[in-house]
Amino acid sequence: MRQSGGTMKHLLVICGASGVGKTTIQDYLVDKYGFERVITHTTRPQREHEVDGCDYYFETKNSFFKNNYFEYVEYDHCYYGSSREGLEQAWLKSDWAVIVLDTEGAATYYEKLKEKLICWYIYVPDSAVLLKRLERRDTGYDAATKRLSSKEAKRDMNVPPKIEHFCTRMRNDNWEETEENIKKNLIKAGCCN
Ligand SMILES: Nc1nc2c(ncn2[C@@H]2O[C@H](COP(=O)(O)OP(=O)(O)O)[C@@H](O)[C@H]2O)c(=O)[nH]1
Ligand SMILES: Nc1ncnc2c1ncn2[C@@H]1O[C@H](COP(=O)(O)OP(=O)(O)O)[C@@H](O)[C@H]1O
Repeated sequence: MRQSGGTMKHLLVICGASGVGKTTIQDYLVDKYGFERVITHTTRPQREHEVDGCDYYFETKNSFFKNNYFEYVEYDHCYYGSSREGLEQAWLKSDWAVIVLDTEGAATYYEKLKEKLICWYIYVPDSAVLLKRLERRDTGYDAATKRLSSKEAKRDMNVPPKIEHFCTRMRNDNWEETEENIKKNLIKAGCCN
């Protein structure tokens, strides 16, 4: 893939419901295609496997609002926000940056970045499969169902009309097919041959 050096910068936004595989796909883009991640800020409690400054900048309600945000949202009673500085830092390292956002954030970024933005909406067609994944990740049925019960999580279970015209839908329930689709869509976006 093309590294930083004068070509147009791009931001790939990955959005979709909880547990569809947004973070997994982001990690794959970093490892396999040299994308640079934009790390965002949140007041959500840190999960056991997560590392502060790597998965998120974990904030208190107090510290969260001391940062300067490009955009921020409330999602399931917690705040999430991303800074312009985070994006600029990622673009210093690679022409291709990647960020995981809710669909509201995806719409905001589209308004600001237009042709620099590529947006993938990830989905898993079978909700039972999604629930099973979350049970494994969030340990238990109660935590998993709770994760999917907020109004924002329900909203993001389908492509909201305001992002429909600029996002590419990508199914993620068979990893080999996902790898193929990632490659196909990156070629289409001009990221690799
Ligand atoms: N708008 C916006 N959304 C964010 C940001 N950071 C994370 N998100 C989104 O917030 C939602 C909740 O994220 P997270 O708690 O990690 O939950 P998960 O989707 O269950 O893994 C997801 O849709 C993320 O894509 C941000 O800076 N801005
Ligand atoms: N194609 C796939 N097939 C099976 N499990 C997957 C697939 N993609 C991701 N997962 C698993 O699903 C769970 C949720 O993925 P994650 O990337 O954390 O989702 P999100 O960031 O969208 O909440 C993780 O345990 C991950 O390993």
